[in-house]
Amino acid sequence: MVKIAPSLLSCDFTKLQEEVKKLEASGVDYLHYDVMDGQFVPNISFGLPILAQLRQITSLPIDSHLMIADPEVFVSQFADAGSDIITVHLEATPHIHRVLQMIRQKGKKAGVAVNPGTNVTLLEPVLSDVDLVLVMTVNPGFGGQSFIEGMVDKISYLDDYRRAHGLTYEIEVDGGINEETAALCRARGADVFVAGSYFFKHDDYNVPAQKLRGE
Ligand SMILES: O=C(CO)[C@H](O)[C@H](O)COP(=O)(O)O
Ligand SMILES: [Fe+2]
Repeated sequence: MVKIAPSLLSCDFTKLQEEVKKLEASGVDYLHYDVMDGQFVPNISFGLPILAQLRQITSLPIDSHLMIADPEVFVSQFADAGSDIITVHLEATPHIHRVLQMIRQKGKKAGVAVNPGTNVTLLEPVLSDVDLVLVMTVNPGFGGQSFIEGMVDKISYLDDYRRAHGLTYEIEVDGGINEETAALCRARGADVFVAGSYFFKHDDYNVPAQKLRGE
């Protein structure tokens, strides 16, 4: 059974509580929370104070995607503010192993993300230390971009690797996910589907949730 993680970047923030209640009712699995710092990516989104308020209004797992430089400086605060999963970019730090350890020491699930231009085999030294691998299927920084199809080979590599090594990390895809691109990723072994613009263009959130699951 695959998991659905709507990206709050595309929700209506003037009605955040209403949006969260609708998402809960649609049976989604995670709330994907995109943090952008204007340095690692050329955009700024939201950070710790809004995360702490979101934590107060939902018990759904919060999947924080940190698109920030030097995440080691902030992971502890993102854990304390209420994240359940914290994903950091391989490209954002020279200390990826240390950052992943810090996340687990805080009792949170540790995720590692790779940009489209990064070779997925570079993750190999940390694959036994993560709970989730995030394959970016667009260049990070903005919602509403087009899926980069060649990224699906990374999913196959990660699926083969975990089977060969008895690992259980989840494979998450993020960027340009809709019912067609989700089907391509499902066929390669992806487990968690982040969707922003596609998901929130629907009035009834049951519809994208079911379509992304392939139902
Ligand atoms: O990490 C992200 C952007 O960097 C977002 O999660 C992603 O872009 C979701 O938006 P969409 O589904 O519209 O592509
Ligand atoms: Fe994201």
